[in-house]
Amino acid sequence: MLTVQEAFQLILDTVKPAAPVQCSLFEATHCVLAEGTVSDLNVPPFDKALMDGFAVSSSDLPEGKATLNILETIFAGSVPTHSLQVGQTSQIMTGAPLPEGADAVVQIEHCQINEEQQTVQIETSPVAPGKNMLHRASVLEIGAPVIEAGTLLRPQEIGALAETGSPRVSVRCPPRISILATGDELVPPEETPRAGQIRNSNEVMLNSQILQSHARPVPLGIARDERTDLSKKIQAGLKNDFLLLSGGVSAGTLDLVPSELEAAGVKQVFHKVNLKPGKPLWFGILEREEQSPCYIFGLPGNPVSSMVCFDLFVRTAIRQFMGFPSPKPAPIQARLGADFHSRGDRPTYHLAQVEWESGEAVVTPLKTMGSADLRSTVTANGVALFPTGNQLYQSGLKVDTFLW
Ligand SMILES: Nc1nc2c(c(=O)[nH]1)N[C@H]1C(S)=C(S)[C@@H](COP(=O)(O)OP(=O)(O)OC[C@H]3O[C@@H](n4cnc5c(N)ncnc54)[C@H](O)[C@@H]3O)O[C@H]1N2
Ligand code: MOO
Repeated sequence: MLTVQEAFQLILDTVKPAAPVQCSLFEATHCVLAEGTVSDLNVPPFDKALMDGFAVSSSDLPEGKATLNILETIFAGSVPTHSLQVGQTSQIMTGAPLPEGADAVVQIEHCQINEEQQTVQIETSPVAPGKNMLHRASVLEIGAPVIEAGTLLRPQEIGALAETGSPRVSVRCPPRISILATGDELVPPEETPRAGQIRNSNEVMLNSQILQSHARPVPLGIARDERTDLSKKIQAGLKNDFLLLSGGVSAGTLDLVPSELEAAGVKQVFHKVNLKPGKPLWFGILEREEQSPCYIFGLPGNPVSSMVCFDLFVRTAIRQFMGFPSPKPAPIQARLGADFHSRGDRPTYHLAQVEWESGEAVVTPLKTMGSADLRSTVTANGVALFPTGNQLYQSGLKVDTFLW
């Protein structure tokens, strides 16, 4: 059976990063930048006032006190028309360019204006050069890199791109992902299950995980364990960039997902990975003539298995598609907070709670009834990895932990 690392490698070898598209900054949120940008101007473009008040030469106020002659008022968006000589000042608004000869701004709160004489009396603490102002190009010089390729665009990157002259950007957008739950036992969450039935929790949970990964879910409801219904819904699901199926991938007589996917032309890349939970995971690719390929995951139906497999493998595929430089999940080393006995017949990703103590991650594996126990995930904020075997791990030991 494949190891988890081999499965990661097959996913990275199979999923091609999406073709970059040009879009406006209004459309680029949660896309990944495909080409790095540089600034087309200095930031700030001029020596800039950071307070409303008076632009002064600090040498005119050795003790923070002086009466100065007012030359003009400079508003944000205008330019000064006079440079300051000894004993002179100009009133200035936040965001306006400082006049030549000024090297500081005194806040209006420390100034008394005499309108008749066009003077201002300043009484403040000693004024150091640079007070309440930002020097031209002190944040960024023209031509300097702003955002690197491979960066996820969040509100702050979007703002920085606008400021530095990149109103349109080249990006890779998140995939559209079909979700298809399978199983005769499933009823929608708003129904009360009858004998033998359970609620379809995986569909909404996958929808939520997709949104959390910044991708776009397309829920398709429930397919019954019957070839006609399943193949019709698989066809609909294969129209998007990814298709996630839940359930029907192990060894039961009604586990029809792998054979129906292959009947639809999907090529299997792997089936079964040596991990717990999630062993029956299925992954394949559909090459399409006039479109980029569709990537298909058959996730195990047990809710915890589905959740863990999404987090490890589907998220990696999404990140590869979007052009992240490091798509695989990176574990942290966390200290085991208490002794823990692991009994896995496979490498086990055990639900865990991670807390921070003086900057150090401390991990506590949680009590769980296994991969059907969805309730136990509610207090988890990650999984801790334990190798195959029946072994006691002592408190204090460092273990690989994946944060959610
Ligand atoms: N003989 C074998 N049996 C099983 C094996 C095996 O290797 N040999 N693997 C086991 C493992 S491990 C897992 S995990 C499960 C996965 O099974 P399937 O992916 O085929 O899923 P189902 O059998 O359809 O369902 C399993 C379980 O999950 C519940 N389920 C299914 N869909 C949903 C949903 N949308 N929402 C909530 N719960 C769902 C379903 O009712 C079952 O209880 O197979 C083992 N068996
Ligand atoms: O591996 Mo299954 O995913 O144990 O429940």
